[in-house]
Amino acid sequence: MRVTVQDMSERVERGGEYEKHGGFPVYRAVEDNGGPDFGRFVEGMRTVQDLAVSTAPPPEVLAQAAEQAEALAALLAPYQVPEGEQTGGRSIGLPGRGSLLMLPWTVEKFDATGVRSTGVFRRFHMGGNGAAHGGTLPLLFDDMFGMITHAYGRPISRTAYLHVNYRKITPIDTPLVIEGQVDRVDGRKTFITAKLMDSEGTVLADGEALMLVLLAGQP
Ligand SMILES: CCCCC/C=C\C/C=C\C/C=C\C/C=C\CCCC(=O)SCCNC(=O)CCNC(=O)[C@H](O)C(C)(C)COP(=O)(O)OP(=O)(O)OC[C@H]1O[C@@H](n2cnc3c(N)ncnc32)[C@H](O)[C@@H]1OP(=O)(O)O
Repeated sequence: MRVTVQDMSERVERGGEYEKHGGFPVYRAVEDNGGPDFGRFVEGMRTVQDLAVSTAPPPEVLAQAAEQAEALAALLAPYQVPEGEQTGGRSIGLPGRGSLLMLPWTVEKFDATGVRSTGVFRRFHMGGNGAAHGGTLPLLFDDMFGMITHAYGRPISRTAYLHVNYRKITPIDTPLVIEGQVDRVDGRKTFITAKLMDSEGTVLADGEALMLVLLAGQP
């Protein structure tokens, strides 16, 4: 089942309580996932990232690529906005919410019983010998833990610790799934676990985290 914009943004705005937790701005989802060309733009950028780490162009091609990269940066530079107003990261119907930092995964389940997301690690995420870079897994888990916290209805929280067990090699360009849920709540503390699996259900990595609800004024 595909998660709607309303599902996620209602959690953030629930009861207005979120305004009071920490110094965090309230993030609102972008209604239309940034419009018809935003998803296309982000996917194009990801493909460029994949190619930037997997090609060895001759000097004349590199000179053209550098010029085009500089031209693209100059095109976008006048449109910088403060945190919370940018399109990327708030387009929750897009893979990775349209953020180039996040893994481009798609949330399929988002409720109090847990969150499930599917996707692939791309060439851009490769560490060595066809395996995802070890640092990209905690990124995926941390984002999951954040979403699980929200889906459970907990106020804005930060990761106090995050532990990942690498059980098997995580291959790139292979459809995978990550699932997790809140295991236990103790005051400000939310304990969460999640598992990254292949299409046959083999666990490639599992993780656990402590998320702490921010106190008023905490950054
Ligand atoms: C963008 C969306 C647009 C709209 C779409 C809508 C919805 C989107 C939905 C979801 C959004 C999705 C994802 C969100 C994504 C990601 C979330 C990621 C979150 C992060 O990625 S955030 C960055 C990394 N994170 C930090 O940058 C934290 C730095 N840090 C601190 O800010 C402090 O450290 C803090 C505040 C954590 C705690 O500080 P503090 O002073 O308030 O609390 P204190 O230390 O007193 O601890 C209280 C009790 O926790 C115990 N405790 C503490 N730490 C522990 C540890 N490590 N291990 C074991 N126990 C621990 C103590 O022992 C004590 O326990 P006790 O009470 O029993 O004595």
